[in-house]
Amino acid sequence: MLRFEHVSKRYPDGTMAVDDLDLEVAAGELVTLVGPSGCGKTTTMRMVNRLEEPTEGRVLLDGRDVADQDPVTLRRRIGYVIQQVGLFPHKTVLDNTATVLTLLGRRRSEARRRAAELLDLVGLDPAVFGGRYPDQLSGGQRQRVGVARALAADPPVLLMDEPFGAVDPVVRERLQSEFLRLQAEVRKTVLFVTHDIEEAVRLGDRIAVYGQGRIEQFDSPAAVLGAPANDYVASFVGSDRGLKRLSVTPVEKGDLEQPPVVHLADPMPVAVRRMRAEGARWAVVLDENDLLHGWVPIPADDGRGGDEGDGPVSARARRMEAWLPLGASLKQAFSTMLQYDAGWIAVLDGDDRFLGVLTPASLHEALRRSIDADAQDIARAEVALESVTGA
Ligand SMILES: Nc1ncnc2c1ncn2[C@@H]1O[C@H](COP(=O)(O)OP(=O)(O)OP(=O)(O)O)[C@@H](O)[C@H]1O
Repeated sequence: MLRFEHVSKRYPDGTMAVDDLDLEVAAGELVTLVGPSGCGKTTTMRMVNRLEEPTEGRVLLDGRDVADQDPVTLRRRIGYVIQQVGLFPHKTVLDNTATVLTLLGRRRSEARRRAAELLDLVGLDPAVFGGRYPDQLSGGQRQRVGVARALAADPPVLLMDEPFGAVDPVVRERLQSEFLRLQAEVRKTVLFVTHDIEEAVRLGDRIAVYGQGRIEQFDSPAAVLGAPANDYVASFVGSDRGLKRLSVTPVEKGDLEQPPVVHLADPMPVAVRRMRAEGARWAVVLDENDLLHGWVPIPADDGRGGDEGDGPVSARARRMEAWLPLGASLKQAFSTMLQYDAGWIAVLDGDDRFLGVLTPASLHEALRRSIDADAQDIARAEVALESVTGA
């Protein structure tokens, strides 16, 4: 889709901004370019829409050298979002968003209708924000308008240069989540520049880690964090990369623990026998449709054989709201556990069927397994862990 072939850029003053770059971005892929200030990220991006010309090599879009294409036509196929957003101050939000469409020759009424849809898509109610002017928006809202405007012409390619750089960390995280949701829907081919490794890891299907004008590693977020190609990448991703890794490692079936499972209608003595047989102190409780209801603790042993009652499990079951879909990240698992102050959380499949549970111990094990799997280049389920506790 987008390909850099031995691309170099030397500015007239002799600065070598990009040095022999080879990079390929597949259709629908989001590649983040990350690296310290001045390493050539922006220059790389600006060679795609011909705001800069390479001094060597070629940039190909759908197999065609962009140098052979008329810059204006080319830029209509490429959305461009920058940190300063660059909205027209004297135009309303709706008109700002519709600008490209009217330039493309759409009728004004149609352009405005589409602009309203786009604002909705980026989470801005057009009825509330459409009539405002840019200086009547927060920084995060302006950024969203910038994204809506870049999507207006429905370009196959989006270039995003630190689009969330100017907002505070909380807003930034929200914009990132919204952008991921949006990207899952629109599936653009995206080059995304950031100097924040966390952002790169969170958003990128693949990450290009830049050194001075060159790519030091181009790989999946998990691989960059788990197996940095060299000391430079290792120090750039930081010593807490185990933590960062939490956000890119999905929960897999093999990570789950299997506590005893009982149903609401089961008699308590049956449930207690099952828990004792498995040496468990609690069991997961499912309802008549096999959906998660909650859990039931083993009754305290009063020394006279225990008081488990004769009633059904439903009389003693407690609700449990903390659950996650399979494939959610370990970070989400951890944060759900903290949010509910829960010692375990349930993991459900796409039809809300119960698959197993994660505990702090199994979460830790999943993380270690994923690091070892990358180091040994094998699947996570194949990793044999030496237990730290010896248990
Ligand atoms: N027009 C120019 N003339 C000369 N040198 C330039 C020009 N534009 C950029 N440079 C230099 O090229 C190098 C790469 O700049 P570039 O803007 O691509 O880096 P960057 O990685 O995007 O940095 P930042 O994160 O700070 O935006 C830097 O040393 C910069 O000073």
